[in-house]
Amino acid sequence: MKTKIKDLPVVKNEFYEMMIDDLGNNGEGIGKIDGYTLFVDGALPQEKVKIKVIKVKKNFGFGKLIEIIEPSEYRVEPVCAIAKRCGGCQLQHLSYEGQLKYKQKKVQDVIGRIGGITDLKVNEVIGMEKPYFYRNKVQFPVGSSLDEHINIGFYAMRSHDIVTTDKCYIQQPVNKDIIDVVRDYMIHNHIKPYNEINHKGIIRHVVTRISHHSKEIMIGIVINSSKLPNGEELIKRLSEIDNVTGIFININKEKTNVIMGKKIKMLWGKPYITDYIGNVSYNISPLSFYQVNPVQTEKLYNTVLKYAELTGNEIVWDAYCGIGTISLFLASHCKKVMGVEIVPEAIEDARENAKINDIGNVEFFTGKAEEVIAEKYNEGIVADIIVIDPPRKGCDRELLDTIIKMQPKKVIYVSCDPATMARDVKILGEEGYEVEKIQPLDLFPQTVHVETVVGIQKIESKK
Ligand SMILES: C[S@@+](CC[C@H](N)C(=O)[O-])C[C@H]1O[C@@H](n2cnc3c(N)ncnc32)[C@H](O)[C@@H]1O
Repeated sequence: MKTKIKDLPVVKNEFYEMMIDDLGNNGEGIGKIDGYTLFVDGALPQEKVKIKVIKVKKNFGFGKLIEIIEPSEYRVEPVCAIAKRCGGCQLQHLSYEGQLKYKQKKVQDVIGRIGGITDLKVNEVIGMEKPYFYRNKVQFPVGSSLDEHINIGFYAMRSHDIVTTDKCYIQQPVNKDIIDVVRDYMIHNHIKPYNEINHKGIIRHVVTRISHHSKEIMIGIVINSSKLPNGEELIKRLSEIDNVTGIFININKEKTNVIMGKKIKMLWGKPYITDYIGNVSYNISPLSFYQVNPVQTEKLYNTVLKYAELTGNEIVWDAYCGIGTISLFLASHCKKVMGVEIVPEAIEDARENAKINDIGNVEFFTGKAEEVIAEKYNEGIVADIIVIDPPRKGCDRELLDTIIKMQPKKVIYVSCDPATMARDVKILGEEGYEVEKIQPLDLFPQTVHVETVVGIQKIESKK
């Protein structure tokens, strides 16, 4: 049954002037007209704007930005010509100083609202000196426009329309050469892009990963087929691009939004790239997680190291360890690190990475962190410190329950979603742990995302 909306202070298709007070989770401006909340894409806090109301719901509505009457002191002209259309960056119209303030406030708000912690000031966000061209990994969707032109680029904001660009300001310039080669190859060989509506066509995504230090490039072509037609031509041309060291296909025949399937076939070159963080060298294979901003990752891991306050005697769990990056970064400062990760290929990388760095005091387990750490606890294995770095959905409750039983003296929570981190921190807070310090870091400049390291310690009286 349709709800009848009456007595709202705004009317659809009418124009209004309003003040913007805040930024939402997707970087949209938020303000109120007579207590009624409106979301306005492109507007910034402290701006007076003219809007057209385009959608009304019972408790909130949406406005289209028509005019900025009084701009924010943090408003800047986006460096990228397609910043407004492309969904890759949401905050290019906000100065970098403004972005860092927004991210600090975002973490402070959720830690209070969801985490229930109102008496601790979140540290200032650690930002980048040069907040552009930082990404080491990109996954370009491939599609076609109505005139059958092949589009390889980024999804537009809140849609699956592909926006193409000659220059993206947050990723590596060489990606343009790679995309041009793939597009040429497709045209020349009459290869159709994948169509997600009728599930026809072959090429779904072009994926690249580039090492910050060695500059090695690995290219992946995600296909809705078992074979790449006339693949030799593509391999030849891609392998001629400077620093390309590996090319693979990833077979993904599922009707899904998940980009990569489980099957990788190397077509040419090495099955991994090598990068460094601090003094540790890492081999990274195509299906393994690796942080996308190498410059900031080193600061992130140094923050984890600082918050762990290791003396050399500790046993450490690194839960959700990926290719063992944090485990190996901490290993020389403690007695032993155990890492656990769900992706088997990442654990193979982690074990290989321990070998190439000659690090002997680490042990890696494949499986779900919540299951493996609980099993080991039942066998009598306890840690002094647990580092948790879960995906966006946060920690499984079973893992938190094991931590509470195990009683490590510190938990270091690394998070890419402050809301789920705050939810999990609240659970630990109710069971004898307290948050000591919260350090956000900007791993994703120009976007709304923020990484956070939280230092949590066992309350002495509960020892
Ligand atoms: C945010 S990444 C962190 C990886 C690593 N700590 C790093 O800094 O590179 C989260 C990792 O958790 C893994 N993962 C997801 N669910 C998991 C689970 N239930 N148990 C163990 N690992 C999981 C993912 O495959 C991914 O490698």
